[in-house]
Amino acid sequence: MSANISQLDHLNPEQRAAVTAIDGPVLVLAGAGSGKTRVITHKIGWLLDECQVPPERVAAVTFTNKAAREMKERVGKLIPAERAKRLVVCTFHTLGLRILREEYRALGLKRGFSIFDAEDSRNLIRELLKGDNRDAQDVIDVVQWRISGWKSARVGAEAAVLVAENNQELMAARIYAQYERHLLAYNAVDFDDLIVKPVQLFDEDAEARERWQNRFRYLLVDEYQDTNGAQYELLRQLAGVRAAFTVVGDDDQSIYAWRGAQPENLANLQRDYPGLKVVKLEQNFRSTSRILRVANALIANNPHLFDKRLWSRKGEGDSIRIVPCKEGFGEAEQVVARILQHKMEQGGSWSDYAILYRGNHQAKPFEKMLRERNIPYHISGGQSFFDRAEVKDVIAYLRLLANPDDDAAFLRIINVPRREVGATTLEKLGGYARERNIGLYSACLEFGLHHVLPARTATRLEEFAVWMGKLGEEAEHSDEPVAIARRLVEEVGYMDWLEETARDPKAFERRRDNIEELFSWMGNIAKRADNDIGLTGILNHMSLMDMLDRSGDDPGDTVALMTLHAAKGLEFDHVYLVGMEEELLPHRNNLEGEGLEEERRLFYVGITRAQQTLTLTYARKRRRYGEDLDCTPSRFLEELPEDDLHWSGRTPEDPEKKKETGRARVAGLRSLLAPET
Ligand SMILES: Nc1ncnc2c1ncn2[C@@H]1O[C@H](COP(=O)(O)OP(=O)(O)OP(=O)(O)O)[C@@H](O)[C@H]1O
Ligand SMILES: [Mg+2]
Repeated sequence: MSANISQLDHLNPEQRAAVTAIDGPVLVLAGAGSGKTRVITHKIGWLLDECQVPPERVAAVTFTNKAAREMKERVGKLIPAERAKRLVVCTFHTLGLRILREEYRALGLKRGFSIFDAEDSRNLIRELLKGDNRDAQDVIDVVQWRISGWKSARVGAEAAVLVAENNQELMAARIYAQYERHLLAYNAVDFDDLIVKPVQLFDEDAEARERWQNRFRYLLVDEYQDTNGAQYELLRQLAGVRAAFTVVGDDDQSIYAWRGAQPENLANLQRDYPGLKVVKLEQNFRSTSRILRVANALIANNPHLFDKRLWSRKGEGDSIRIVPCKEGFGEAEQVVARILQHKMEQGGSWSDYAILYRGNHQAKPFEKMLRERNIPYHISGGQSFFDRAEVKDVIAYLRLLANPDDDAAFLRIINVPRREVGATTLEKLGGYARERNIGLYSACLEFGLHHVLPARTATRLEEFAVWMGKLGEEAEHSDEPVAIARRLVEEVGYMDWLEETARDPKAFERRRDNIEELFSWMGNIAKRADNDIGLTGILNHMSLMDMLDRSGDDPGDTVALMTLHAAKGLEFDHVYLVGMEEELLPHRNNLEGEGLEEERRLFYVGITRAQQTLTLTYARKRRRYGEDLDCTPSRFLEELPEDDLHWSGRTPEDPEKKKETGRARVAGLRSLLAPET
């Protein structure tokens, strides 16, 4: 079969071994750019073509929805698109949601359950903490992080009380228990639940577990190093005794410890699956030798679970450029000027260039400069479209339509547009609902409310709820969710309200356009879905478009701006890694121990995105908190082999030249890691 032969033709022998091993568990453990993701796409092709596995029986888990889309496209080139469409290629969260959609009843959920995003969870935690008079931002942050950490480690609310190590954790554990009760009452789940609930179900219900084990004959996981405890458990449960799976990962690229990712899961695999076949890939197909040498030298400063050494046949390549800049805007100016010049000299496309940074707040000056020079660009992540107030309002209305128990949605929209429902009314309504153990929306429909609220207010709430109820019923039976959404916005007078409250006509127009865009998003999602997914399906889909890939579809020929986290798995000809300063990279919260190691891995991820050239920039001064603060170049720069670097504007006797000791150490390492080309 020529198709198969050509599939294997574009793989090296190690990749081929990983692709054709289908009888037992396989771990591909390899450095950046060594073709791990390619192993997954080609293996899918192999399973479908050579092994005759029906596409819907193959599940491939990727890290972002964007990666999932790309993978489907790539597989579509290897097998007929019609078959590729039936594959299950998605993130862990979407896979969890798929399971929940069929099994929600067993978990105490009702139809149309809502998915709380991070902000919804935060608001709920804030409310719960108010009772304790402890609703300061940082307390909320800690509690949210703690709860999420417990969930990903599969520690329930009751167990959390037992494992809590100090008063603060004990408080968080108490809030955790209330938080869970509230979610259940709202008929809602949070992001962590999308994984934890299926795991809980499979733990308790062997029949359900077997059903899902039979559903998927083969599982593949990309970026495996970033799975957390609960995700690993889900994989184990789904794989069952057949253990037909392939996971690929790189411990040096583990960058989500703060979200509960456990690179130990790599080692755990070996423990849990003694028959595990481990494949190592050492040839890098992405970058020049210099880029790899620099990456290898950097990461050698971290302790390693497994040793890897990357080499490439892409030639030496240019030196790594280091560009010191006077201050932040100067940095942006330099980077944009260099991109412009480089593109003029070399031709090529805007999409060959990427500007990467540690945090979203760093994007501003680059955006400004790119706009000034008329260079097309797009930003992944950051303040996303779906986080805009007007978009959130309309989505909250739709959520309430689909799930009348969603109190968070109710609270968001009850006064938008103004319905003169004040804090006192809401408190009384809340008290009434709590006593009867019903949601706020349902409480509005109860006659008893007339005894606790002034007649006018009670009637207004009742009318609102009756209207929502009718529309909700229509929505349930409608196959045109977008039309329902349009009607809702119209009948509620939302646009008029926007116009009244907007700062100026321009602001109003922008918001109106955003709502139009939301409608077209909804239309696209419905169109792209395999079957009629209805309003609930669309809402679910939207809530899973996470921070990393909410920017939407194909950005076209544009310069990419994104965080190092969002850049994982991607590649660009020319990478500009900016803000190489202490407190930015490494981040000021991560200057020691394991935190510092994670920052180093993040830098490693950044370096290894580059195919041909890599430019590192830093500013000597930066404006922060309204003041010009002095900055120190990142300590990581000292860990790079001096001979592979080219410092812009540096003369030999430059006082900034790095200390001899640091260089000697790095030179020693370099000779150890010399590429085998
Ligand atoms: N055998 C091969 N021959 C030629 N090119 C290859 C081969 N394998 C992979 N590539 C190419 O090398 C680049 C890196 O591959 P891929 O993205 O699969 O690496 P990866 O290991 O997943 O990287 P990362 O760790 O960054 O996710 C891609 O452009 C890919 O198409
Ligand atoms: Mg990859």
